[in-house]
Amino acid sequence: MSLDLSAVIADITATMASMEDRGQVATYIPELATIDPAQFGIAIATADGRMLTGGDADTGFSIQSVSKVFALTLALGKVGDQLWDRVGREPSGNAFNSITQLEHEQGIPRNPFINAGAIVVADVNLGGHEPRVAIGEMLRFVRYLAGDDSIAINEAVAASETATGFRNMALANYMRAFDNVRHPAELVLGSYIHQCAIEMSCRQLALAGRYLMLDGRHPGGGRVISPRRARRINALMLTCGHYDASGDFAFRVGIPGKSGVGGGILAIVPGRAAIAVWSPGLNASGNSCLGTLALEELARRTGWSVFSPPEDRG
Ligand SMILES: NC(=O)CC[C@H](N)C(=O)O
Repeated sequence: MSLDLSAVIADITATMASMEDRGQVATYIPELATIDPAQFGIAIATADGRMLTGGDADTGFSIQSVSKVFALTLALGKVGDQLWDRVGREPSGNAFNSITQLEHEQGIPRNPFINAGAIVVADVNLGGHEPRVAIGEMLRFVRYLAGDDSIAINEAVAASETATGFRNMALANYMRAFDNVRHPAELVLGSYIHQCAIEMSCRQLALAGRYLMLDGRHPGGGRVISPRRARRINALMLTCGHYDASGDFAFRVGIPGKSGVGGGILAIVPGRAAIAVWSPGLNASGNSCLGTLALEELARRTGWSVFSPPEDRG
């Protein structure tokens, strides 16, 4: 029997609407604390070109750390595998904003998806330019990926994080002491914070993620990255995309995913689908509570998993 994806989405959206435990919205970025936790959205872009949505799929939210996937893609385009001299590829087992490992590991962050790693990636993407140049490049890149020029930065969120981002400033300065951040910390952070403050809806985020389900191809034609690079980014999303809960996410959901403290998650089923879910309430590890639950249910109902034989995937 063929999979009725619309019915699955409708069921999941209804289940999520009835959930009482929705987690806590992030408060350390004051602007994010104002978001209504009652919201939930889901969008699925399929490899055969369909788009299916449920709930608040067209409401914009702060993509936050989901932007680390796009930033990594850009940085690899600039410096290729040399990036791996400055950033590792191992799960950290620590919180997203942890500083502790840097002291013992010579200022080399464990992976590009924790804050320290993403700050090094932002340093690479800055490439001697003003932050506004790097920010403009990032914005153009996500607009091209999603095919949507209306995607923009939420300046209030950026200002809010700029005013309170002491920890990230500490991470940047600490890595500068190891010469693993090469530009002044304020410039790197200016770029990083604006990249995190990009606002997108689930629909836009799922569209932007299509290149990762298509082995690096842009659905509109041409190539964004090579198949090898797309597979590697997916591998990093699976192993490191949810901070110290990455193992739990892989266990429960079984597909690559990257979360952000805005409550969004981009998840990729290679060859099948790019999925975006959003619900602002977070669990203790800083990942969307309902977003994770919805993806777990979606994977169960569809058979989507990077570990299942292809013939068993709906
Ligand atoms: N986990 C996240 O989404 C963190 C991103 C946020 N901008 C920060 O640096 O704290």
